[in-house]
Amino acid sequence: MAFVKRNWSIHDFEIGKPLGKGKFGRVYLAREAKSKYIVALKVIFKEQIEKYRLQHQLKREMAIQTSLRHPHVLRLYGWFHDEDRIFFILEYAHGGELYGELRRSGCFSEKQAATYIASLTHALAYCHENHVIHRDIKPENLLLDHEGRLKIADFGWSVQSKNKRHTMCGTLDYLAPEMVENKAHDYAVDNWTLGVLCYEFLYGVPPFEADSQADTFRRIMKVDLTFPSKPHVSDDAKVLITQLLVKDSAKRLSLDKILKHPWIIMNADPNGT
Ligand SMILES: Clc1cnc2c(Nc3ccc(N4CCOCC4)cc3)nc(-c3cccnc3)cn12
Repeated sequence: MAFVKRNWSIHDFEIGKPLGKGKFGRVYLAREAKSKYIVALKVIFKEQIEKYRLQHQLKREMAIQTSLRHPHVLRLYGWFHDEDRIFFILEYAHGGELYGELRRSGCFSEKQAATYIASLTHALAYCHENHVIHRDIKPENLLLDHEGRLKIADFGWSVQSKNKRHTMCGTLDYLAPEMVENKAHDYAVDNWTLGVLCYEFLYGVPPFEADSQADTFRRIMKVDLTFPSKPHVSDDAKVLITQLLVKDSAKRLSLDKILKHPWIIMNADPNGT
């Protein structure tokens, strides 16, 4: 699919059902009129961008996502704008939100969890090689394609979805200690988040979940990690999670070491489905 045409307009697309909505706008299913190619069209209102002075961040996110090409990173094919809206032409993820899968099944098998973690690790290694720190990896930014393969979406423009926990918006659950302390952070924040996601994929809840943000903050800062006794979670999985949820960011397991970890080797499906 080559969206070689540059000057797109809303008239090039037939708009379908809304897929999700958020603070900045909405995501719609859409079809390019001539090629009949299915895409996701994300609409952001300019006044929202101006109000929050996010023009620069938006330009940076757009430059990043158009330049990234990876099987586990959702494609941004192009963008256009009209009087008061900006439109992003995005790859449509036919499988919907990974978060929806997690809520429906409660938790994933070790094979499924390890496959998703391996896909995420490959995608993050690629992003880090391209000097991109995602910083916002959480289940609702993860989508699935028609074969159930994971796609990282929303570089900085997360949209709220229907099937989301109320605490999800503005949740601290996925943030590393240096992020919640608002300290200087580096690529290793994404390694921490991989540990949080691996835990949540296997247990169905994030490791530091608490009734209040203050309590979650305290649990993250203490790295208050406990493993419920669940039969289907192997010790290797707990070892990997423990090697990622390390307060000192320099001591977290590196992305290449994650891919060589026994639990990943034993359980991840090589072609990421
Ligand atoms: Cl960007 C982008 C590309 N593709 C998607 C997508 N795809 C998608 C596919 C299928 C189903 N359904 C499959 C049948 O059961 C009902 C859900 C939902 C979303 N969703 C979102 C989105 C965004 C916010 C909230 N919720 C979903 C953003 N997307």
